Amino acid sequence: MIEIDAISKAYGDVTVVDNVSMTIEAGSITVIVGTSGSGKTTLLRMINRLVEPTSGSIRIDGEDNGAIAPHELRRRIGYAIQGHGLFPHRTVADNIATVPKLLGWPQDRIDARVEELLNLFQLDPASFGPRFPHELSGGQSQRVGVARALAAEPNLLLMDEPFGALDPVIRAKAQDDLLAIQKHFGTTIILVTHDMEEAFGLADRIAVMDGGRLLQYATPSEMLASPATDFVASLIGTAERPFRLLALNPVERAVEPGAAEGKPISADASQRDALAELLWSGRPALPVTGKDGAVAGRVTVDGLLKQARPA
Ligand SMILES: Nc1ncnc2c1ncn2[C@@H]1O[C@H](COP(=O)(O)OP(=O)(O)OP(=O)(O)O)[C@@H](O)[C@H]1O
Repeated sequence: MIEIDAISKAYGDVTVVDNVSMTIEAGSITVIVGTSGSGKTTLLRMINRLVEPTSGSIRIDGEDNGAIAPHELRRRIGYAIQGHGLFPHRTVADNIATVPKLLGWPQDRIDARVEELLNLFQLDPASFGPRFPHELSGGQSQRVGVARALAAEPNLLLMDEPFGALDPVIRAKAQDDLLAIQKHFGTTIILVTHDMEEAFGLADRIAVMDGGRLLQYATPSEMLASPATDFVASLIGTAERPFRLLALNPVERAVEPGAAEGKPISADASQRDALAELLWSGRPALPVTGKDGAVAGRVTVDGLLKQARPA
């Protein structure tokens, strides 16, 4: 658990993070959004002490981070940034091995970990391990950057616009990878982004910053139902609200009894995908299949319209 308590940062007379308090549950994904210059990166960097706060404190699993040496914190906490920051003269394998080596892991454990991560990110270890960063595509470098941040099995991963430079297809894939990894390792992730779609797609809780202040810290559905200020509402995008709500919930929650014609949709799919399919195919209802593949009922346009409103 990360407890941020009344943290502030000032440069001269300018306060860029202003009295922010928030508690981040272990094993959750928190996404920080806000306008440019609102203090998101500064807040993130105070957690691993790349920036020292002017006042306030941060506790990581009960331990004040001010009492932990910065180099020690950076070994414990994964950090992935836009542009990935790979060491150009080290191979992919050596880049990923950076922190485990600093921690003095035995070589066979390091090799096994590098191979595990490359496989996890769908980069063939034999082909990619020996390459240098300039021999990778942008998307591959990005994945290596995240793999490196995860190498020493950190409980906490800080990510600053990690997918900012990726094209939409690779970005969606990278987001899926991240969710899979988070599930696999139970990592606590704090991620900064400008992309609200990404925020709603990944977050257990979203933190909205403006002018150094934390305007709202809530689950995506709470934020959609009751944005704290007009600024939060405009950031979410008024016209996007029903679609974001549908995207948050699985078809499973909108299943009705009865039959329907044509290709079924999985109960795990999002309600937004179901609505898109209904609109696109001009059908009034889709059959829904459960985990066992058997038809569990149907989902209808009318049923989904009811779901696209706050409870
Ligand atoms: N070392 C520094 N000295 C002076 N001002 C700084 C310093 N670092 C950041 N700032 C200022 O602090 C404010 C917040 O910066 P920060 O990088 O945290 O914002 P951000 O929300 O991450 O912005 P962006 O979305 O553009 O990346 C900005 O106005 C920035 O100019």
